[in-house]
Amino acid sequence: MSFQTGQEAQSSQSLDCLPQCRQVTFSEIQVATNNFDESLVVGHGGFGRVYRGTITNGESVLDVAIKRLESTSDQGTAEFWAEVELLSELRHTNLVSLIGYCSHGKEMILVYEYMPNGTLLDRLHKCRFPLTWVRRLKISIGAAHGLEYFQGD
Ligand SMILES: Nc1ncnc2c1ncn2[C@@H]1O[C@H](COP(=O)(O)OP(=O)(O)OP(=O)(O)O)[C@@H](O)[C@H]1O
Repeated sequence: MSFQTGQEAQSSQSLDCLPQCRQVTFSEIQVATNNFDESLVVGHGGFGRVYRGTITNGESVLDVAIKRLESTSDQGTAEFWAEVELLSELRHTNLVSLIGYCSHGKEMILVYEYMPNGTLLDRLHKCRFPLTWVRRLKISIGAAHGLEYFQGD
C-alpha cells in the first residue's frame, strides 16, 4: 500500500475519473509498456520493475505505474492476490489506487495510478529540495486520513 504525499504529489488524474479496478489483458500491458521497454522503467521495488505507461479505459487514457513481478522477487502469488483483494475496492485521495491487475501464465502484474513525484520515500530521500516542516505536517495528516479510511473508521 502506498500513500499519496499530499498536494505536491497528486496523481495526474482526479479520484472521480479513476475507474474500478479491473482485469487487464497481457496485450494491454505490452502496449502500455511498449513491450517492457527499459526506458520506461521508473523504479524497482520488492515486487520487481515499475514501468510508466498509459492504459485506455473507455474513452479516457490513464497514466499508470505498472509493477511486474520478477521471478527473483521474494514476493509471490499470495502477496499478489492479497494486494488485489485489499486495494481493488479502496478509493481515497491519500491512497494510491489500484487500477488493474493481470495474471497471465507466470506473469503477475499490478497497475496503479501514476504518481508524478514518485513515492514519499523518493520525495524524502532522492529530491534535492528538502520538504518544509509545514509540508511534512500536511503529508503526515494526509497519511493519517488514508490510514483512517483504510481501517474503516
Ligand atoms: N504509483 C507509482 N507512481 C510512480 N512511481 C511509482 C509508483 N509506484 C512505484 N513507483 C516507483 O517505483 C519504485 C519502486 O516502487 P515499489 O512500490 O515497487 O517499491 P517497494 O517499496 O519495494 O514496494 P513493494 O515492496 O510493496 O513492491 C518507487 O521508488 C517509485 O520510484
